[in-house]
Amino acid sequence: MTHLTDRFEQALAWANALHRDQRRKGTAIPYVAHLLGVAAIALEIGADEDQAIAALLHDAVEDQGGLPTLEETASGPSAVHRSDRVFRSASPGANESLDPAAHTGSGAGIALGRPDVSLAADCGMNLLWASTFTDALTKLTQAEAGAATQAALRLAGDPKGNGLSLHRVESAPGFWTARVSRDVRLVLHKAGERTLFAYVGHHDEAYRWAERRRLIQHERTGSMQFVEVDDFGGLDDEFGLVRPTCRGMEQPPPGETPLLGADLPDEPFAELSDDRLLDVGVPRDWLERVRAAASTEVDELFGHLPAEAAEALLDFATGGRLEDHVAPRAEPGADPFAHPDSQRRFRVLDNLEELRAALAQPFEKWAVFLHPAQRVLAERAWTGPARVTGSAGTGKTIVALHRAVHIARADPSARVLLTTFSKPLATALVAKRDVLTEAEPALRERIVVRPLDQAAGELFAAVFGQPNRATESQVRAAIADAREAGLGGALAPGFLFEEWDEVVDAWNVADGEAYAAVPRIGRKTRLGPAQREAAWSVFAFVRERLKARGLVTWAQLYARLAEWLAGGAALPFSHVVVDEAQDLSVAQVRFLAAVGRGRADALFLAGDIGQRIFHLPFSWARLGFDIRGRSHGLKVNYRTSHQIRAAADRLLPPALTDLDGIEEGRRGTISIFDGPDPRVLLAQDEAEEAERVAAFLRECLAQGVAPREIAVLVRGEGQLARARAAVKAAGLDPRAEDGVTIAGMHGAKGLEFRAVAVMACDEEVLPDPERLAAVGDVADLEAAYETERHLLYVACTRARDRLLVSGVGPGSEFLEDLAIASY
Ligand SMILES: Nc1ncnc2c1ncn2[C@@H]1O[C@H](COP(=O)(O)OP(=O)(O)OP(=O)(O)O)[C@@H](O)[C@H]1O
Repeated sequence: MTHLTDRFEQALAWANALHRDQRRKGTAIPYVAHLLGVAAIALEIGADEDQAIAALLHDAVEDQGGLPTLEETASGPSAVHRSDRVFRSASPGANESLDPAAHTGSGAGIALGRPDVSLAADCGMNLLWASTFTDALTKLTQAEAGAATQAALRLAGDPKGNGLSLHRVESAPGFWTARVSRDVRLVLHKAGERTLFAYVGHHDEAYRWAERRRLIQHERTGSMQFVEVDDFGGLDDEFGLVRPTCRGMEQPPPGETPLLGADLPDEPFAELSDDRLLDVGVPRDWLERVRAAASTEVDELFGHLPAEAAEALLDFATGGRLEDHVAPRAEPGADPFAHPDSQRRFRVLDNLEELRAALAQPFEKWAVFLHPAQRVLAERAWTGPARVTGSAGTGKTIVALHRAVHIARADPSARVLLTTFSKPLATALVAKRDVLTEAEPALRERIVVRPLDQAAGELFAAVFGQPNRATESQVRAAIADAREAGLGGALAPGFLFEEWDEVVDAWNVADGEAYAAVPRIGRKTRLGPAQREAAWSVFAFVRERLKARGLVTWAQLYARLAEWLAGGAALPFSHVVVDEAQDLSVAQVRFLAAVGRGRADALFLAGDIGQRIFHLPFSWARLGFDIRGRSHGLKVNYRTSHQIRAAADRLLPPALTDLDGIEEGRRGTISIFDGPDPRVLLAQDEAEEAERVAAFLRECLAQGVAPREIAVLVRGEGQLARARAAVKAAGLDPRAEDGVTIAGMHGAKGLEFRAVAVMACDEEVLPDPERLAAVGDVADLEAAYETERHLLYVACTRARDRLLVSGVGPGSEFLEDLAIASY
């Protein structure tokens, strides 16, 4: 509990009293409302006592020619305390204005922190907000954004906008402004009962934003669009509705790094007919401008078009087909805001807590505005296990999260396990789940996030008792002992361990007969009958040894759980959503297949086989896990700049096919923003590399990238010292808690940073010779080699804006595939 300053208490007491008085008289005083808003903001942002509160109140007080004395207030001072977001007054007389629970229509109509947000909805007011509104919020200062949020919430709770000085924008049909403070205005679009929060900004700029836009239903697709009416070329980023950019990242200077490079025809869209352009959502007013756009202008052009039109043209300009982007058409009479393309920029408010939650985190646009392809996958009623695929950064994790929430929302009895393979990734999922369920705490409780091994371990412990898990070294030791005892013939220990790990243990092979019959999936070397027999004698030894010591492997643990499920037992979860599914092991897939039996929509997976880095490929269908016909790809990359994505994509083939014959096409993926070209540098020695990577890091810092937004990634533990040396040389502390992330490539999976240096990509480091030497079966070499390539792809695609890939010359053979000239 924080006791607030006297000055603040005084202001609140005065405002409360005056407000009650005004309500009795049936009028409202803007200043009171404003002051309450300001006070609420001070609380909301956790303002640190005197200074911050005084600064926030200053503007309001000044407007009214000074603060009244305490004697002028009708009630005595109230002691206000803060307890997270719920505000209560210790003085009984002040309850009606400070306790949100007391706001039921009588007493004061404005609550601190949580205005009575049900009012507008109760009045039948139709409220929406636009992604341009949340974008604009992120450009304000914290105090301005707080005030704007409060004003938006108050307006949402009060259709008349009392105290907010609503003004019609004369030259922009439908647009209104509402006063937030002396200088900041909300921009609304009103039509009948419908109010749309469109934009927020400083006074002149807010008016200009509105004057340059029309809210129009697209004549062909039926979606709602903000269409710019100003002359093309005249706008800059200050005005909001421009190309989406990385959070807080400045755009590169115009012309420096063209999105599409210099190889476009002079007027790339000149030949496109009205019909073809309208089909992909280009507004009629922009048809001519699109056709007339020179190749040097397309970059800017995309910033002014609705996203669906920009994406279609971007794909077309880079060799894709416009026909693949024909927008869905609204049914006659359908709500135009329900159109899939409308939903990526406009959100209807069912529940005003939702608005509050979203406005509190305007950077997290993914929580509200999904791409239509993402929404469809998250919300479809699937008839069996389903999977979302797509290259790195296309929003698969976001779909997995929305899927989990969709299930929990649609079925109040559902309990969802949202899972992935590692603890750090699960921790990141928890944070995102919490953002998404901010307004629905009860729903949050029904979405449990755990790394899959932990979830399985807990389940096993609950059903069978605490497992005593066998470690890899115990298994290797057992193999060594078996060979010492004369078993295994000429078979190498490395081969035997991999055979155990990938075949015998993974597929739960119980005896020699079963081993003779098992299709050695993923393992291509043929074993003759005598070799099989020799191998099995070792595996039988290992199995006996583990059993005698009461040890179970992960695979055995999952196998037992799968049997338990097959016997009719029920999980504590009705649905399982898996992120990073490309790295599931055989045993995990078998277990999940058992989970999926009996409930069509029980399983939903997100993954990219181009990022498989832990396991060799195997057939899921053979394990009873069939997703054929229910695997769908995403194509819009939200994370990585066009330049970085294009380079990273060259590491992988244009399509990858898994062992069940399901093809994941990677062509046609587009990024929604551009940035500097990635760089490859080959140094003479490690010292020079460290120095030049340090120069890159310093450059990033000078560009405003914070240390915690930077990662230096290396292949493995052996190269971590090189990463630390570079960070140190840049004048940063490699051990700082909130500093640069230094990690192996495996550990970077699923993460993202504004700038990434992928270091130590030497010839002798990547592919890792030790990893390849450890492959017991020569026939698996190619698959192992590919996982090394995937690792570099994963590392490079962690970067949003800036990427440097470095090594000591001649460098890893994979660097050539990036096709970036070294410097
Ligand atoms: N609809 C959206 N609107 C805004 N941002 C989005 C949207 N979808 C995804 N993003 C952002 O794009 C980035 C990548 O998303 P996400 O991590 O889900 O991709 P992914 O396909 O799972 O990537 P990876 O394969 O590398 O794990 C994240 O910063 C996410 O917030």
